[in-house]
Amino acid sequence: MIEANGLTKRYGDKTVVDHMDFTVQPGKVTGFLGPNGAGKSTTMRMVVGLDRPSAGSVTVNGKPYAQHRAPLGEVGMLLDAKAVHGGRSAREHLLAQATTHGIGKRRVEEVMELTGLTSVARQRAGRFSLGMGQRLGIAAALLGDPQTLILDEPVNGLDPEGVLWVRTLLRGLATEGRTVFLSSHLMSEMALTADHLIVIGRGRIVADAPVADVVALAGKPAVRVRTPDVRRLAALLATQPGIELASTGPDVLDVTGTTAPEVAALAASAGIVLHELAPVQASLEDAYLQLTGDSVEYRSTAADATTRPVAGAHR
Ligand SMILES: Nc1ncnc2c1ncn2[C@@H]1O[C@H](COP(=O)(O)OP(=O)(O)OP(=O)(O)O)[C@@H](O)[C@H]1O
Repeated sequence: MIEANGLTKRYGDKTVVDHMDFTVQPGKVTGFLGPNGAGKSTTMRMVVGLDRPSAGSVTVNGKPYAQHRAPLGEVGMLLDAKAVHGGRSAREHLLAQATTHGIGKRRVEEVMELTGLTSVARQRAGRFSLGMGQRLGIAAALLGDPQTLILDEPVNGLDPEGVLWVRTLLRGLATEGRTVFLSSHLMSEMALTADHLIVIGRGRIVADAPVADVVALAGKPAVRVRTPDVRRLAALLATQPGIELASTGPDVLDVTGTTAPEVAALAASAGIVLHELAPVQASLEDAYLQLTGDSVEYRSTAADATTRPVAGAHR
């Protein structure tokens, strides 16, 4: 279990982690989501004692990380997959870490088997692809058979097969009762991997809830309407209280604050032909953008271009 209380990190006058309180529970995969620069890596580094909090505290399995006698047996971490000695083979890299921490050679072979590295055990780690490097980092994190795993962007650079492998591995580890805490900016991946989400923006928690609740929290149900008479329908809907409209295509409207039967009835009353009328489930992506909308440090405008408000409609 990981427990943070008032966890804060400042660099100069910039507060990058701002009084965070959270608990990462065992037996679950907890996703740590946030836009670039939100403070995910800084938080994870404080959990494992690589950065010192400016205020507040964080414990892993009941103690600050530094107070654990055999930290590798408590916490496995992957914070920077590139942090390997490039001249060493995969096996040498793992053996060096194992020896330092009193872990036997057999465990090195086990984790290489588990992470699919046995066939490349003699290859120099410096020549590994990003994906192989991630596997090696995960192998190192598993060396001490830890109760808690902390992984910063573990699927970064993996091909689809690798992503599936990580997902299955992490779910299996959580099912064994371990605490699995992973950061990612890949919403779709988190939807499939995590049970629980902690979403942050600008160093603050904006959501801490099961995945389904995060989606429900941010995403209002919407109705998608396709009609050749889009302007007239938009004008008609705009007269209704509580309805919001967005144009997502030349003949498509996304309508929130109403139901499909109500839209159908309104359209029928005005003789407007509909080609499509369907409820739209908010995705985790939508929920995330809505939750972190105000807290993105660097945003491209591409996301805004796909959903334009309709002129004259209520916003
Ligand atoms: N050593 C440092 N000195 C000064 N500022 C730092 C330092 N480390 C991180 N920061 C700043 O802290 C903020 C949070 O960075 P952090 O790497 O924790 O975010 P992140 O959520 O992991 O982002 P990303 O997804 O881009 O990795 C950023 O604005 C970053 O520039």
